[in-house]
Amino acid sequence: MQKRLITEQLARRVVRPRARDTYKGSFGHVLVVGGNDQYGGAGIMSAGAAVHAGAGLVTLATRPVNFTPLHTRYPEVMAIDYTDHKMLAELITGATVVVIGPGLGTDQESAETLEFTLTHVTDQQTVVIDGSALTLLAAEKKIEWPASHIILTPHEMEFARLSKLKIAAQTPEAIQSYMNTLPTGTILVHKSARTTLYTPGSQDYWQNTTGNPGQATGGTGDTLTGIIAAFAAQFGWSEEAIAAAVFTHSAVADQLAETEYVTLPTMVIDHVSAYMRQLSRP
Ligand SMILES: NC(=O)C1=CN([C@@H]2O[C@H](COP(=O)(O)OP(=O)(O)OC[C@H]3O[C@@H](n4cnc5c(N)ncnc54)[C@H](O)[C@@H]3O)[C@@H](O)[C@H]2O)[C@@H](O)CC1
Ligand SMILES: Nc1ncnc2c1ncn2[C@@H]1O[C@H](COP(=O)(O)OP(=O)(O)O)[C@@H](O)[C@H]1O
Ligand SMILES: [Mg+2]
Repeated sequence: MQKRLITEQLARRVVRPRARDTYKGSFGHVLVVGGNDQYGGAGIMSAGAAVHAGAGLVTLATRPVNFTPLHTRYPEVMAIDYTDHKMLAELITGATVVVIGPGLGTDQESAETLEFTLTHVTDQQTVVIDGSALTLLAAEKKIEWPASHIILTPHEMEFARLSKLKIAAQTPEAIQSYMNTLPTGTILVHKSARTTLYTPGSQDYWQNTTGNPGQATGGTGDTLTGIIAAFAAQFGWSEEAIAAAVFTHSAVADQLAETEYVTLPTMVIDHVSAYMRQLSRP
């Protein structure tokens, strides 16, 4: 396996200045499905990150208990109840990118929401599968993978559940062998202290060059899903766009780490737009 590095130069190729003749519809609609009663913050951080990283429209499908905190923190985000399947189906149809899993939980209602979402997305859409959704997919054999562009964002334990590879056995070669069993339109973001990206059938993998231990705090991965979704919604589904999102998320944290001991997910959300502005400058 050949290792390639995800650099600022790559991120600059993706994050270009916005064209003047545009409107919110030009930058995609991100739908985040997540946040149960226990993990509402995960859905809120994912949706908030998508707004701050430039998605044109963002909706959070969540439990109603999360509506008020969501709107207090991020009034730009629209909200629906994910148990209302009529509304959920409509929102899925209109979405450019669907994120499923941050804070979704793993009970019966979570599994039904996951199955409903994955059966309603089309092959034109991008689906980011994270957190609880990965744990459910690993456990519930009857849930089928959608025929969409798929981005999987497991941490090492979630990847172990999915691939049955113990953490110590997750070498680039072993991860690639697992990836070769997945459909072609899949990108794996294997998260750890040094996050790496894989695609089926590839001879090389990408390693991120940003990131620091200040990011080791709950919600950092939830936030990453929103940034990835916003990049896919604005810049299109490509390995380069997803790599740029992974780079940007941790580059913002690295800048914050110059003065902060922990780089909280909400701090990263607050600073991601300014960092993207820097990237887009000639
Ligand atoms: N504020 C919130 O609402 C939060 C909600 N969260 C949600 O909580 C649900 C459960 O996710 P968790 O990841 O906490 O729980 P999991 O049980 O899925 O994974 C955590 C376990 O994995 C192990 N592990 C091994 N290597 C790891 C690595 N590199 N990174 C992370 N863990 C590793 C940990 O020791 C721990 O035992 C998800 O839906 C997630 O989105 C979490 O993101 C925490 C914050
Ligand atoms: N020591 C570290 N160095 C760099 N990045 C880290 C470190 N610890 C965690 N991260 C990053 O934080 C994120 C953690 O994701 P995850 O475990 O899914 O968080 P959560 O589910 O709590 O939001 C990943 O992007 C991972 O790369
Ligand atoms: Mg996570």
